[in-house]
Amino acid sequence: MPESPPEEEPALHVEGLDVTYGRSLSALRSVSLTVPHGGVVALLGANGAGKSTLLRAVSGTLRLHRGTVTAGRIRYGDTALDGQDPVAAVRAGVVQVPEGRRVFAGLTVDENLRSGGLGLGRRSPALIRESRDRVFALFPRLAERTGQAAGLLSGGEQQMLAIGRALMAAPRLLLLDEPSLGLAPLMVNRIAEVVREINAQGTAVLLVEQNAGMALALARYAYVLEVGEVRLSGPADELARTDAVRRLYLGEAEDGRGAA
Ligand SMILES: Nc1ncnc2c1ncn2[C@@H]1O[C@H](COP(=O)(O)OP(=O)(O)OP(=O)(O)O)[C@@H](O)[C@H]1O
Repeated sequence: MPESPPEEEPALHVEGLDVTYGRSLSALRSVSLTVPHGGVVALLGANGAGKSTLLRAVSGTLRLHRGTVTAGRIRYGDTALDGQDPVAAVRAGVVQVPEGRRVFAGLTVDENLRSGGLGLGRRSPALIRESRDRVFALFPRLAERTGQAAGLLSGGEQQMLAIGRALMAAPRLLLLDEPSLGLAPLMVNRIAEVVREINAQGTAVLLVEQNAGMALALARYAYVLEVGEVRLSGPADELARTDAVRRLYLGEAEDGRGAA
């Protein structure tokens, strides 16, 4: 199976990445991954496989979790993101939506959205308005609730707000960590539509999901992490047909039937 998507000029290049937490917990070993310009790439794996760790390394937030890149390189276009600086990543166009819909519960929807553009330094009010209009077009429910405290929104609305806040920084690559986690099926479908729309507007997406069916339907290319290493990679439709992925991640029995 090829190591990287055989597509356009790659935008994100992770090569031979090793990450440890604290003094010795090895979370990633020799991980290489590519996300092409404007592509959607899925990253699958069980709990603890290292998916969030990879996103944190790319977005420069690893240090906040006491993690360290001990080997390897991360490049986004011509920018090296090895320095683990979240502001540098945002300036380069790479923004992460962390797992768990971390919105500022005491701030309003509008204040949460405004906080999303802060890493970009002084932006013109017109640019902020433009970004906000784009977020409201994507999430009309947020437009109806601009003055409401984020903590009072439903889980799905909070996830929309977390994604909307990231979009305020006008990312070229969005790192999405388990956006469907804990949401009702209707809302999961809405999140899938939103990922499609964001991508159609030209933003590449690296999508971490436990919902492998959703992720493989959205992505053109996918990687499977197992205990800190890339175990499988390939075009999403091909991976979805492999026995291991069907059994372990799509909940199908050995004979191809869906799990009870
Ligand atoms: N802040 C941390 N300090 C120490 N160890 C950590 C920390 N964060 C993650 N780990 C460990 O690193 C490994 C990879 O965790 P990570 O959260 O990246 O996995 P994951 O695939 O995202 O899983 P999940 O779906 O449960 O979030 C696990 O062994 C985890 O216990």
